[in-house]
Amino acid sequence: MQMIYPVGENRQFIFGKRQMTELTGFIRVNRQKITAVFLNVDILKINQLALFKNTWRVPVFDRYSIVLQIFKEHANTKIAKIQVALAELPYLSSGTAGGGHTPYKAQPACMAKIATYNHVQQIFEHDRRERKLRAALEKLKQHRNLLWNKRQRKDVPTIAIVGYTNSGKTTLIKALTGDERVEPCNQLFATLDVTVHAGRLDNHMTVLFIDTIGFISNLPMDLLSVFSATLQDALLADVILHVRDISHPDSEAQYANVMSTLRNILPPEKMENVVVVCNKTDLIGDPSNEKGSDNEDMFISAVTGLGLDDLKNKLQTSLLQSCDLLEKKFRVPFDGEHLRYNFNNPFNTCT
Ligand SMILES: Nc1nc2c(ncn2[C@@H]2O[C@H](COP(=O)(O)OP(=O)(O)OP(=O)(O)O)[C@@H](O)[C@H]2O)c(=O)[nH]1
Ligand SMILES: [Mg+2]
Repeated sequence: MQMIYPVGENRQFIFGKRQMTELTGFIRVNRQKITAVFLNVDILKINQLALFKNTWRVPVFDRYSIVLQIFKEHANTKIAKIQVALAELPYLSSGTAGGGHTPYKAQPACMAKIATYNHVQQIFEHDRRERKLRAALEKLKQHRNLLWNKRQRKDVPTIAIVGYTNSGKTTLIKALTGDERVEPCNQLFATLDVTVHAGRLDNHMTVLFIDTIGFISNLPMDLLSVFSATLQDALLADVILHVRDISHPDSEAQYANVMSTLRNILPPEKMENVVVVCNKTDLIGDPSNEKGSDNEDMFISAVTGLGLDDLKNKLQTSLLQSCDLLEKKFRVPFDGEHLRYNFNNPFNTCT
């Protein structure tokens, strides 16, 4: 796969004349091997896309359409599907969705009126669809809030696992909970929805781990709002565990990206509940040499289990703090009445 870095997204057709001729020649010569072209720009304008497709005769993708496609393939629940459909709307109404083929032709004057009429109709249809989708989304969110309130009344502490895509969030949840349904995957955006998994810490406290969609830098604005909306519920959690892939060459930049997105979504007081952990330590040498990590950082491997006990202790302490809970230890003699004390029903001691 060859990456094409356009010279300027705002130029009318991105490439200069000479560059365009060279590229077209290259694509024609390698027609057998080139099945699609990816241009590393946020979103192509309709006339740019039409020109490239008509000249190169292959599907052309921009960053928006690629990420949208990944989101589409992974969205499983109703909320995720609606959010993806909302993100797709501006793209559909510009007629450029999915790298599809929109012929670029100069219109005869007599067609202009029909085109304008069709365009107005498209806008109405677009608005109607958007209203419908937003109403459905609101309804589902209210339902989800109800579930949240129910959960909060039950006082089960929650930990949201966030981090850059592929950093090992899902693998860590599997290691901490032993939940067999969890399936980590070596691909970007393997998890595209919020899922909840029960686990137990060493002090026997039951906690809920919330798996979330991975962060990615340079996400186009429309997709960023879809992404933030997906995360917002999860970030109501008592503790937010930020999982870093310390073995990744861009680990530092990924860390900065996640932290700045969190600062945008979270109220400042919630940032105090963020715990950072460096994962995939098994893939590097001495972790303390890693750039961007400081002495406070915890180093773990979700695959080998290294450092997981320390992490559990840290989570325990953070949860007690953020939930305002107190941990008390009692010495209970084996042969006394106390052993029969029923904590669920303290007034009936003899069960
Ligand atoms: N060597 C090593 N590999 C790991 C570790 N943790 C996760 N992986 C691998 O990294 C890949 C991605 O893991 P996931 O748990 O799916 O990552 P994720 O952060 O949930 O990814 P998204 O859901 O796509 O955001 C998988 O192939 C895991 O096996 C680790 O500690 N060490
Ligand atoms: Mg995942």
